[in-house]
Amino acid sequence: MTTIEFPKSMKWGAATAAYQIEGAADKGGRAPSIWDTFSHTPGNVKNGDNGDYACDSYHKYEEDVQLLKELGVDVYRFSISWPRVIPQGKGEVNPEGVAYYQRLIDSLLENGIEPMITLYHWDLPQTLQDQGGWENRDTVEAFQEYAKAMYEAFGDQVKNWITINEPWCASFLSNYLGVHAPGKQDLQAAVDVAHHLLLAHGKAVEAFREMIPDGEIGYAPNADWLEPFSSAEEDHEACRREMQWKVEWFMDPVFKGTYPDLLQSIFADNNAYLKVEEGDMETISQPIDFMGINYYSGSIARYKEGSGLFEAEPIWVDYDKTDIGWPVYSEGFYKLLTYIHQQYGEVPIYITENGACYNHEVENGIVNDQPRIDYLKKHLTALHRAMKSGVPIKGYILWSLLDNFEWAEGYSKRFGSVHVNYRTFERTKKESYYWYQQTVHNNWFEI
Ligand SMILES: N=NNCCOCCOc1ccc(-c2cn(C[C@@H]3NC[C@@H](O)[C@H]3O)nn2)cc1
Repeated sequence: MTTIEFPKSMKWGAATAAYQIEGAADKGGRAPSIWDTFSHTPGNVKNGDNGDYACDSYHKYEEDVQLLKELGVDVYRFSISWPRVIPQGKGEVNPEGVAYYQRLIDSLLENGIEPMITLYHWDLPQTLQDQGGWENRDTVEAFQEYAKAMYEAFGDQVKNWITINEPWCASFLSNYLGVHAPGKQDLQAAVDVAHHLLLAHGKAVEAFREMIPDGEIGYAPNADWLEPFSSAEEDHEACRREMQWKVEWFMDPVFKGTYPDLLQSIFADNNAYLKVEEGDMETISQPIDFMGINYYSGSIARYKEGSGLFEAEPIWVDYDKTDIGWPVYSEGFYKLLTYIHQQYGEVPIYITENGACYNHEVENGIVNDQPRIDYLKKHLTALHRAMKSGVPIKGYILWSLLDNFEWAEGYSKRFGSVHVNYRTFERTKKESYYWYQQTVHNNWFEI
């Protein structure tokens, strides 16, 4: 057998997000988010699912912490529900909301687990959406005030923070493709939202430096990998355009202080224009302590006229797909990480999300999700290759601890290492939970 062994410094974790697991949507003073509105609008989410109850982690968080403790992870990445702690989006802080996260943080620390907080994981307070949401530049200031309130509440106990999760999803998937909340299909709106999310990231970092000087902060952009179908220039160009959209558009501003030129001209050709004000790029590009990378899949793609804004058509024949239809492409993970290292230098990287959708159910008390174990072996091997190639990886955080509300797919898609019965909220550790537990404990695994 071949062993893949990680350095002793490697941090292992698991991740979730508020709207996907908490439930208690109208409890404890929480007000609606854009995802409450979007999921309660017929046709937006598969099977009409919503986050009203989810995994009921609002009430069952102690059980979840025990699952994390038994898993043996160093870090638990979770998000704070902005409308739970500041129901109107700005102004009054809801003490019941803060108290819930205080109980969770205390329980994590008592069990020797480091909290890693994501400030924005897509659940914008609906009241702010009613005032224009992220299209409205005023929301940037509201976000900074929210961040400051959370730093004030938890900064003495929590030293690892993430500002924005997957800004590509929160801007283009949500305001151009219309697949996620608020479900708009307006390229200019998406370009505005993307810029304001990056600005909000910068403002949160500025406040962090003042309020938690001994902490570390980063953000967690999406990261796909697109491999040209052939050596034909048109295939390379099509992949370049889509990679700029999904990767560089959110990394160049933070690490280079500029937006990619090619994409700016494509947007302009489609009547969508960047509105950058004096000082914005300096705010966005101030130094951060780590870059989060969320990688699930990638594809080989070729040029095909008319296939979307970037004319890159995914062609997938060689590899398996997961139960959400995404190719299992661990080579893409290695290529992406070495590409990012080559583009952005020695920025420390946490893999803040990696995992797979497989919808195995409980049979005689067991969930045999061997395909998820195979996926993890392939991707952790790819991660090891990248580390051996000099990519500065700080840690790996599995998506996800629990099966949960997978956005527009609702509860039909399971990403958890723990199965959740959405009627009884019973948790059942899957075979992948035990495999990951062993890998975390040993810091190595065999392939
Ligand atoms: N590219 N063009 N697409 C054209 C049409 O797309 C249709 C759908 O697209 C997408 C693209 C990306 C995603 C996605 C989901 N996750 C998983 C979550 N990450 C954060 C955490 O909350 C996890 O649940 N990450 N990314 C979903 C849908």
